[in-house]
Amino acid sequence: MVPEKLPAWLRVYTEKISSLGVFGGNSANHVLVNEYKAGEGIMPHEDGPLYYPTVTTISLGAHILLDFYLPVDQESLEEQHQVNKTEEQRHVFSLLLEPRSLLLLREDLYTSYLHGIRPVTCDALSPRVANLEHCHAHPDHMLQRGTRVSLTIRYVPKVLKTSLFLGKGRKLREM
Ligand SMILES: O=C(O)CCC(=O)C(=O)O
Ligand SMILES: [Fe+2]
Repeated sequence: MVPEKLPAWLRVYTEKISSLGVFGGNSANHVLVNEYKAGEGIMPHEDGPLYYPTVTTISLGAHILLDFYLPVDQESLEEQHQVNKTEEQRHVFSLLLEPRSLLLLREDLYTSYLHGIRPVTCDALSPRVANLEHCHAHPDHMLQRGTRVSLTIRYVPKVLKTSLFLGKGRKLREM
């Protein structure tokens, strides 16, 4: 990763989150801005070793359900007779990410589960939403999705010491 100064408006948030000590005393140096329109999602995945052990996400605009899944290989080790489970069968629980909320993804959530967002326009809440008691939504609610912007804020320990320029006037950019 090539380091570049974060814009001032983002530094407000990266510094605030870093001051909580969630990056082990380091300051966040990587921000991914994603926009999801209603009906858009992201496939179940793990964030991998680059950002280990902590990923933080600010949700803005609209809510979303972040779904957690058992990875296929772990499941097949535990239950060798059921190697062909569907994604739905591997779904373990979800978290309701409300607008203006901060998610800290670490420990088991980082290492033992995949996370993803279903590409739907409406979320039915259920007891599988593990943080409902801390949210404003009622368990029986159907929540219509709107446009959500997420700021995924992380600390990447390994960055290049110098900036890299690609051709005339074109700079490889990481926020
Ligand atoms: O937008 C989100 O809340 C999740 C994004 C995500 O999982 C990722 O970029 O790795
Ligand atoms: Fe992710």
